[in-house]
Amino acid sequence: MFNKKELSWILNLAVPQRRKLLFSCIYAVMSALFTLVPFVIIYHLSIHWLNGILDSSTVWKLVIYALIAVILRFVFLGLSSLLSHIAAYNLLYDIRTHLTNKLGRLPMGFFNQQQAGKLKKIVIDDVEKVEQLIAHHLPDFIVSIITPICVFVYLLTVDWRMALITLLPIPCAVFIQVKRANSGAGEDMEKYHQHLERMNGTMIEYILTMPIIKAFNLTVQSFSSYQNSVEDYTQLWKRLSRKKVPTYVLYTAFIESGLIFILPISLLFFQRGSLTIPEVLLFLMLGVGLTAPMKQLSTFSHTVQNTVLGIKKMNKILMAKELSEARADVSVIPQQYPIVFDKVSFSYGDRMILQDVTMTMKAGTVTALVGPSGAGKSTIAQLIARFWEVEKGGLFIGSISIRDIPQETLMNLISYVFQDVSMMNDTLLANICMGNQAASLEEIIQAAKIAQAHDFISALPNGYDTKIGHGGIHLSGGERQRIAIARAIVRNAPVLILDEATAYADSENESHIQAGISHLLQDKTVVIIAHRLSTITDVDNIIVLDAGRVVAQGTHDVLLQHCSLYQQMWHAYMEVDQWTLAGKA
Ligand SMILES: Nc1ncnc2c1ncn2[C@@H]1O[C@H](COP(=O)(O)OP(=O)(O)OP(=O)(O)O)[C@@H](O)[C@H]1O
Repeated sequence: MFNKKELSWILNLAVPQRRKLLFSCIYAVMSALFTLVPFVIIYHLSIHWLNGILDSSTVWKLVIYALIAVILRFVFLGLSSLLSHIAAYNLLYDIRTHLTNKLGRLPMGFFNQQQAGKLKKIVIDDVEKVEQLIAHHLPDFIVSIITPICVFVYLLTVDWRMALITLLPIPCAVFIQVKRANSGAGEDMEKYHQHLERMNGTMIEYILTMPIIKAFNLTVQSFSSYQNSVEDYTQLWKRLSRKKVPTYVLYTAFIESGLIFILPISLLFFQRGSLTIPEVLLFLMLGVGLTAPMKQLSTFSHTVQNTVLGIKKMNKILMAKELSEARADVSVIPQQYPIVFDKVSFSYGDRMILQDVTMTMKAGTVTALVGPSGAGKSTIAQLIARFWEVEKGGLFIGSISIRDIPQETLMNLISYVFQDVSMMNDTLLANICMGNQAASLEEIIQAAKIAQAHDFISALPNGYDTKIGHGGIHLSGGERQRIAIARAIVRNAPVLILDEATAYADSENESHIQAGISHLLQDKTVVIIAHRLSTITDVDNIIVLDAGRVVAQGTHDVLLQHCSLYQQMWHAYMEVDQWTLAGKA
């Protein structure tokens, strides 16, 4: 189960915490030993009493010792817990930083293959388990080993025969524990994780599709994958409970069976005169509880198994293939920005999407990508931003392969406006200047005016300082898009990709936005994806795609004459447009 290579990264991260963890364990042991002191004091009190030499000063002295021991027990417990928690949270911070940095370097393809729920479970829940292990179970584990050893050694000095008898429950308990471990505990744990991940994933999907469920009045039952995953998870737990509870009860019974051996045998020794009453008392107090910490060992082994499975999953994220970094010796920054696709092929998994796509989007011009739904337009736009790695062929910006452009430089070259815009939970101002922190307020307002966002922002009580997202206002789809366009204008990158960027805008707003941004487009390489063909009739070049292939390119007029697919699309669009206008009228 423990693969040192797989776990080496987390062991390395734990190294800076080792002093804190060491002292946490030492303090935990001290605390446990001070717990025993009152029992030893009772033992000595009873010896004094039996021997008739118990005076009040001795009683007071021993009571004060017991009190000090109790106080010290809690002081050391507190120190141990404080250090283990600091160490655990430092480690958690490092793990999360590692994981989030890594996630940021992974291609979109990685997220495509993972369910959101699965990733959430790893990054939130599995990481949290490390805290449980380090902050709670590790000190408890050390205590549950060291304390019984110390008690046993002490009991040996009192009566070695009885000390050995206190150990009698151990072989039985170990036997049961080994049987439990050999009955597929590892596989059970793995199944438990798989079911939990599936349930998390379907639950998130269920929540995300809630608007559709409500709109179509679908009931919970209709969301069968969620329901099935909950059902499977429940069934698994029922099965595991039936399998595990009996052996767990047996194991606990054996561990706590010390009294069954100690009581009769100590009384027998007492009858024979080889054990005194204080000694009988001592063995009943300390001997009976000697094996109880073994219960902690069982919990610890379960927690370790559980945590290691989580760490292995984190390891998979850390080992996932990143976008290759530009080689230092060839990494270059383009000076001009034409975009060239040279026989590019690309697939999502085994589904081929683009085949031998060759085209040029000239610098300082606007290129529109059109084609039926699913033709691969957005995929092309995303390949330019290197959200995915091109599999075959070459993709160049300014004659430089995008693989040779450092990732950060590439991102600085491109402004991307998506159809569905993500917003940070921050002010509108922060959201607009996200890609260019150095922008002045005037520039931001100017960009918002061009994007037709200034009016609705100014109408808000807090204007540009209005918070959006959790605890802030909610923006409509169109408003979000206008913020995203303002963001792209402020960023002022040489390559601008507009993927259905005005899809939510009404025609009036759309023409204002287009007019506004058109004068900003000079000297930029602009790629537009738009379903409303009327918005792209004036662009320099229109590339028509069908089923992942380029079928034609040219201006609107040329394509209307020579490209049958474009003609069909244009007529279909005009029909719908006329129909809409007629409907409106
Ligand atoms: N992340 C993804 N994972 C798997 N398949 C995808 C992914 N994104 C898109 N596809 C598939 O790839 C094909 C091309 O999608 P793409 O979004 O590029 O087409 P499009 O021409 O932009 O379509 P639309 O006009 O409907 O937006 C579609 O069949 C789509 O289902």
